[in-house]
Amino acid sequence: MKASAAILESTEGETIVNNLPVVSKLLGNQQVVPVVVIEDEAQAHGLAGALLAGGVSVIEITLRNEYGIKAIELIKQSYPEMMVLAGTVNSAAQMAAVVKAGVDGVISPGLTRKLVEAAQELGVPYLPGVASASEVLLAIEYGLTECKLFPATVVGGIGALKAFNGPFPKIRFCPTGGVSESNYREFLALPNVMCVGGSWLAPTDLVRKGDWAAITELCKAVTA
Ligand SMILES: O=C(O)C(=O)C[C@H](O)[C@H](O)COP(=O)(O)O
Repeated sequence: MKASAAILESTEGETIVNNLPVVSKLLGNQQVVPVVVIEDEAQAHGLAGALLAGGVSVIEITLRNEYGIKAIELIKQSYPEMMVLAGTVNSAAQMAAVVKAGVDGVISPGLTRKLVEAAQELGVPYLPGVASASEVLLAIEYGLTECKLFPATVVGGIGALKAFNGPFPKIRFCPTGGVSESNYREFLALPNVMCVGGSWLAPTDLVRKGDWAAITELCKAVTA
């Protein structure tokens, strides 16, 4: 944990230390994070297998449905090579639950004081969503160096990220929301983008149909 501590200097010259391991360290060289909704055990196994077969070993399992936490537990236990992130974590209680389920890192669509403080208390790598300069400043006040930009294409996309790089050169982003097969390379080419997230690698219709071969092909297109 110590090695990955992020140290930032605020505008007053005070040093802020955040001892949380950063999410980018968990990703290794994975730059595309599939955002998924899993509804049952069969989908959990099928999807994990399909992603791994396509060279993708990270997954953001959203808590958009009841099964989310069970899916996290199951994939953590059955696929140790998979880096499992919890998404749509919207409360401190949900954060505690996903940590108990064994998750490697936590992502939320927005940033609140309660959420950052919960992550710091639990010692879990945390990627909060931001959509404005004020929210980036709040992240900096907590010593964070990495944020999700959400909903990325709605809040300015490439232009917003270029603009943020002026005042916030030490902050790295994971744009998510509107990122797709057709634009993800443009996002990844920006110096302050560490990874992108999106649902296009595992669309709900393919997951429901159990078309694992099609999902593997979508993954291969980004890992090739
Ligand atoms: O559920 C969450 O916690 C979210 O933050 C939302 C997702 O990250 C985006 O909805 C993915 O966006 P698309 O790739 O455009 O489908």
